[in-house]
Amino acid sequence: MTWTPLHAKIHRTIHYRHLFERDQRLLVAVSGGQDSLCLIKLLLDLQPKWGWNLAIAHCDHCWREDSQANAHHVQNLAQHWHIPFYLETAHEPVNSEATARNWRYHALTKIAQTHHYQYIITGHTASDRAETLLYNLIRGTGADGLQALTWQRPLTDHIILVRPLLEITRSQTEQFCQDFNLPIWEDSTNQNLQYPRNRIRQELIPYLKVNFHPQVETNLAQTAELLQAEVEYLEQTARHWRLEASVKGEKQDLQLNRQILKPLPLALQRRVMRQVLQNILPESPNFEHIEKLVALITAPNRSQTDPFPGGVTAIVEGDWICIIDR
Ligand SMILES: Nc1ncnc2c1ncn2[C@@H]1O[C@H](COP(=O)(O)OP(=O)(O)OP(=O)(O)O)[C@@H](O)[C@H]1O
Repeated sequence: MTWTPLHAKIHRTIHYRHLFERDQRLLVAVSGGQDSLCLIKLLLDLQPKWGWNLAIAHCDHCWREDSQANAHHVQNLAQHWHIPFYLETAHEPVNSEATARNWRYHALTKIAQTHHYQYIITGHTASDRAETLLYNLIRGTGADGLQALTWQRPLTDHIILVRPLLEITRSQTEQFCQDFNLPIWEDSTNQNLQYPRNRIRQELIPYLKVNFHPQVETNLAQTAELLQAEVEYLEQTARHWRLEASVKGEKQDLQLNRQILKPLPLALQRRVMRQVLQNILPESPNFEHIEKLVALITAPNRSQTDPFPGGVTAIVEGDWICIIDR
């Protein structure tokens, strides 16, 4: 086996970031594109050192005419490498990017649960990270959206999504596939400029590279990396203060102590309130929901919010904000 600088880099990344340990069962999500082919090849080559048990999962969204042929292509590769192959096929064609993604994570989780894999590994790269950062920036977001793809993300209590290629760019995965003669399956929908993601990839990033900075992808991915550590720190600190400030009132309603929350910086007040709402509301809280609750920290006694989704309301009673979940 040829040991390239990319092999060394991934080996180090997995080791120093504790992405997964030795002898684990790893389910690798392979679309057949250059990134996931590069990923599976690297993991196969590192397998003897780490003693992993590798398998390939593929999801057939049934949204392209060639999707079945794509699935066969990936299945043949798994056979060639003598590793298990698991396929999930959508019952109805999945026709938008967001639905495809949701269905895919659901399908991958199902495979992992059925076959006892704790880790699902995807081939997201630094280029994906840069594109996600730009995409979220354009739509408006805080540091959480700009951290754009984390190294690890829990999908259930027992299953973790891991993305080991976040420091490798798409041109590196392409070169790697060429060097090792890996048969890439070209996804025709990647060329479709109707999707904003594809326009960022095909038009915006090349423009920024030529006119602003040739390493723009790496630079943006580094920004995401810095923000990820900061978000993690802020979330932990907010969790600490949320627990400090909370007590369960009568009827199990939640009460928050305003004296504890008042001295905190606004960034933490917002995060505390977001965590509170995340635990209570049936949907993700938006900016406006969070601001309404933050305002109660300094509002006069008996101030009250309009109902949040699901009929939840909050009212000030002296030192306390009482969250009433009807
Ligand atoms: N059809 C598929 N079957 C299995 N895995 C897939 C499939 N499509 C994508 N993946 C996995 O997801 C990774 C990212 O793919 P891609 O960038 O096309 O998806 P995305 O929709 O941008 O994903 P995300 O929303 O998670 O960023 C791939 O490297 C691969 O590991």
